[in-house]
Amino acid sequence: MELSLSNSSSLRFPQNDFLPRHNRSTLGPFHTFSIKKLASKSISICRPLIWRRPPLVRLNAQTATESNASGDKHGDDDFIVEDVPHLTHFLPDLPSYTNPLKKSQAYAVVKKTFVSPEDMVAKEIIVQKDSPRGIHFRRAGPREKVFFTPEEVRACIVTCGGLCPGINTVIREIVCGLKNMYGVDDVLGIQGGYSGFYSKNTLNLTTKVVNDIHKRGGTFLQTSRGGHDTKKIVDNIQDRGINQVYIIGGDGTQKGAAAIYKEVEKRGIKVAVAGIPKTIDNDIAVIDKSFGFDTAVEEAQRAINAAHVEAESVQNGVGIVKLMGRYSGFIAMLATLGNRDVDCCLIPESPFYLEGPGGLYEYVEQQLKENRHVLIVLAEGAGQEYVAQSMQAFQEKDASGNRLLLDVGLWLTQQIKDHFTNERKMTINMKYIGKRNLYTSDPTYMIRAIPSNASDNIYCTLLAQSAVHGAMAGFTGFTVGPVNSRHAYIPINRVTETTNTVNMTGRMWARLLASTNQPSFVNHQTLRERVDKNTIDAINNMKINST
Ligand SMILES: Nc1ncnc2c1ncn2[C@@H]1O[C@H](COP(=O)(O)OP(=O)(O)O)[C@@H](O)[C@H]1O
Ligand SMILES: O=P(O)(O)OC[C@H]1O[C@](O)(COP(=O)(O)O)[C@@H](O)[C@@H]1O
Ligand SMILES: [Mg+2]
Repeated sequence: MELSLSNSSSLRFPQNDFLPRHNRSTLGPFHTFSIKKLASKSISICRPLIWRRPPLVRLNAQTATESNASGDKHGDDDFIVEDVPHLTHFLPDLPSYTNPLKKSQAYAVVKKTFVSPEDMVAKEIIVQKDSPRGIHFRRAGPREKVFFTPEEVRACIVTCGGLCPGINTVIREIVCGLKNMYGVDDVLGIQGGYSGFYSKNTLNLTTKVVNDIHKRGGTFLQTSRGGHDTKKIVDNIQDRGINQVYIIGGDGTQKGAAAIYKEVEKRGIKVAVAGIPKTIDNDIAVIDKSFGFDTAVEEAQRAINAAHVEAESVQNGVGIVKLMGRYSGFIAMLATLGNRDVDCCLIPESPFYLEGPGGLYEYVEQQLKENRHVLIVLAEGAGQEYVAQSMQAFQEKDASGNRLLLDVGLWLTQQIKDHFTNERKMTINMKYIGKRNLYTSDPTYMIRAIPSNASDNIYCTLLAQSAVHGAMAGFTGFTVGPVNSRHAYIPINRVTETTNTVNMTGRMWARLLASTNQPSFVNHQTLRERVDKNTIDAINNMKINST
């Protein structure tokens, strides 16, 4: 069975698997291949992809199953699989076992308990008749063979980065999934994020301990930023005899997970590393949506409704609500779309300007004249370049290296007040919800510190169970998540190499503009180009600083 690699230059071909360990490059854990004709069908899953040399790849007879069959079936050479690593890539002699789910009562009724090795999830589902088959990921779910016995598993769970509704549900469901589906008893909680591996004691997580944690917001294990020291973490994993690591966190955390996976592979130890993407900003690439996002959008309604009531109850009321969204304005956009009282939504991806025709002042004045109030929703990362210009910007960073944002809400309230009071000689009533002080609630935190709603709980359960199935099946260096609504195993690097942002030329943003009737801020061509450039520079700068 010879596979021919795709010629696409955008795809990377790791050569690690056919080189002796000491020669292995640090190319990412991508295993990207496209499938031509494959002869044999008598292959079992979860064996290493053996890379000869680009452009030719030979799959080990047992390996290729999951991808092979697709090739057989379709005979296409444009069917690209971006595969995740497997423990047998660097431990070829690992024994496998029958999946205990075969005897599970719960699954006895299921027609097809195990995910077929042929099952792939398409990255793009909108296709044209003649378009290439494109990129695919392995479908997540239980495999017929597992590479751990229940007794040998010592798993651990760690949570890193900012909070998000649903983290506790994911923790709970990993513990319960390991126990109830695979009979695993030994699960450790690493406390306080990555640094907890080497600076804190662990917690024993039993189904009893985690039983009701999903009712609470936050993370039962606590979290932190910074403190990622790959060597110390992997030393600790080895010292504690941990062989499955479940890492819940955002883009920064997933980069850390990729580093841990690489180090584990370098040391050749039997440790499966599984990432569960967490982000309130929905800024993680490839996956449809991050868990807790819907809960946050729902909670944002409370803040927006409060600002609306305040603004419409006074003369010339200007309600401003600041929501989370460092580089991506998804929360602000969807909270706005879901609300319908919002007159204007400002997000990091969309440059705006204040003065002149088509500017924000003109629009606010028009709204005040027509409705006697105006409601603005603002993502915290919006207009950072303006704020930086008008105040002495000092580049503070958090412990993970993320640049701390300037308070665009405070800045905007001040600008609007000054403009209407001094230039337009109008009295306005400003109601800003988003200030961080002891006396006002900050919706930025309010929307992420709550427990997840029912549908997010279901989503969290699927994520946790998919991660457990993947690790038990010996996959490693993967992130799990829904792609076009089917859960898939995605190479970690795939989700960290880009950031998911609102597409300014996409239909969703157009829907928002159509719904609010706000200016698109694109009329002033020259100004727009300048602002565009500033925004891109500012965002790039923030991204560079945060890596
Ligand atoms: N490039 C990186 N390599 C390794 N670890 C990283 C990297 N970026 C961030 N981390 C670690 O990941 C953790 C969380 O990162 P952070 O950016 O704060 O949150 P999030 O994961 O939610 O984006 C921190 O402990 C940080 O040290
Ligand atoms: O928790 P902190 O340190 O106050 O950080 C706030 C930041 O965390 C976020 O909520 C989410 O960021 P992460 O996904 O990196 O954790 C951002 O929207 C916000 O800017
Ligand atoms: Mg982040």
